[in-house]
Amino acid sequence: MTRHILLINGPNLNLLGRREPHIYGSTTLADVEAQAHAQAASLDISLETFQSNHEGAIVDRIQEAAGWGLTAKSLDAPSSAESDGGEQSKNNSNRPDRVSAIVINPGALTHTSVAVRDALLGVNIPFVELHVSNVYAREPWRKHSYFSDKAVAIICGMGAYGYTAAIEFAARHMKLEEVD
Ligand SMILES: O=C1C[C@@](O)(C(=O)O)C[C@@H](O)[C@@H]1O
Repeated sequence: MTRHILLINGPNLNLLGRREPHIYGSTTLADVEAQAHAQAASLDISLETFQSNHEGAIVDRIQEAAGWGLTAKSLDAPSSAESDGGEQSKNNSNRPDRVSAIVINPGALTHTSVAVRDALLGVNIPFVELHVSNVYAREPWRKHSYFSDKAVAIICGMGAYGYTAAIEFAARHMKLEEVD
């Protein structure tokens, strides 16, 4: 039995390390994800990472994390195995049916996205909200989050170390469903 954690990064976090380094530091997303995979292995959990600049893609990925996510379109279309020679199903073959916890840095969607909030609530998977910067020490509108009142924990202002702290917390302190 394994516990599965999904790490999601929202818009512009693909630019970590290059983007406003005085705010977000010099660690790249590739560094963050490599470190997260090494950490997960040492904690004996499985970890998947996902980054998108698109709100709808993040909603889709959260639905998939619950083993759902069939859209009206995909119900009509031939199965991915038929339509893409099995490529999609091959890529997904190591995916658990259900993720036990989500660590999410929603980026700017923190302050705008009812859709991502609703997706997280809809799948009922516990999540940790994470921000690299201290959003409370920045523009006043960054203080409002569509996620904080539903998050199990919130981490902000720890820089890239926040990802390590969030995964550690999720793995050791959240009661994670074991799935296989
Ligand atoms: O894109 C981001 C990154 C951020 O989530 C952070 O990690 O500090 C903070 C958000 O306000 C901002 O829009």
